[in-house]
Amino acid sequence: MGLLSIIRKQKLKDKEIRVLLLGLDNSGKTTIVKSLLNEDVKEVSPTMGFNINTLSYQEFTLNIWDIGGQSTLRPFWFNYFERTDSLVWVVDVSAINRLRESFQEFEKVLQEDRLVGCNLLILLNKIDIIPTDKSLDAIVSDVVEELHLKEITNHCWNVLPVSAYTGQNLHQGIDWVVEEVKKRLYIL
Ligand SMILES: Nc1nc2c(ncn2[C@@H]2O[C@H](COP(=O)(O)OP(=O)(O)OP(=O)(O)O)[C@@H](O)[C@H]2O)c(=O)[nH]1
Ligand SMILES: [Mg+2]
Repeated sequence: MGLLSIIRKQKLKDKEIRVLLLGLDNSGKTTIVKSLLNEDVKEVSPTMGFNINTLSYQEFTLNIWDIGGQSTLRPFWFNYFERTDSLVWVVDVSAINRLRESFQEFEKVLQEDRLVGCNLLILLNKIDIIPTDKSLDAIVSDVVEELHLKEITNHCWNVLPVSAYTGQNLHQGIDWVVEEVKKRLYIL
C-alpha cells in the first residue's frame, strides 16, 4: 500500500471526505454548494479564490473545496489537489459551446498524479434551462463524448444531470461520492 493510500485510509477512518469542486467559471459550482447547504441559491457571485464548506452526510463529514473557475484562476487549481478523495467536475449544460474548453481543462487536471485513485463525478448542471429542442439523454451523450469519459480507466466515474436551482439529483451525487469512498475504505 502506498503512502497516499495509507493517508487516505486513515482519513476515512476519521470519517472525513475531501471533495474538490472544479469546472469552468459560471458552471454553477458555488450555487451547487449553496443548494446542498440549503442556502439561498440566487445569492452568488463569481468565486475569486476558494470557499471551503462542511457538509455532514451519514456518518461522514464532507469538506467541500469550491475553487473559482475563471481562466486567470485556473493556474491556482493545482494548489488544491492534495488528499482529494473525490473530484467533482461541473459542466454548464446551457453553455454547450464551452464543452471543448471544459475538456481542455479537465484533461489537464486528470493528468495530475495527486488525484490518482480519487473518484470522479461529472455534474451536468442547469438542467432546468436546457434548450427545448434537445433531450437530456442527447446532452448527456454529447458530454460523455466531448469529455472523452469512456477513455478514463484510472478513476471510477459517474455522470449526473443536476440543477442547483431545483436541487434535482444533487443528493444522489453526494450519495454516489460517499458510497465510492466507503467501498475504498473496505477494499484498500
Ligand atoms: N438556471 C440555472 N442557473 C444556475 C444554476 N446553477 C447556477 N446557476 C447560475 O449560474 C451562474 C454562475 O453560478 P456560480 O455558482 O457562481 O458558478 P461558479 O461555477 O461558482 O463560477 P466561478 O465561481 O466563477 O467559478 C449564476 O448566475 C447562477 O445563478 C442552475 O442549476 N440553473
Ligand atoms: Mg464560484
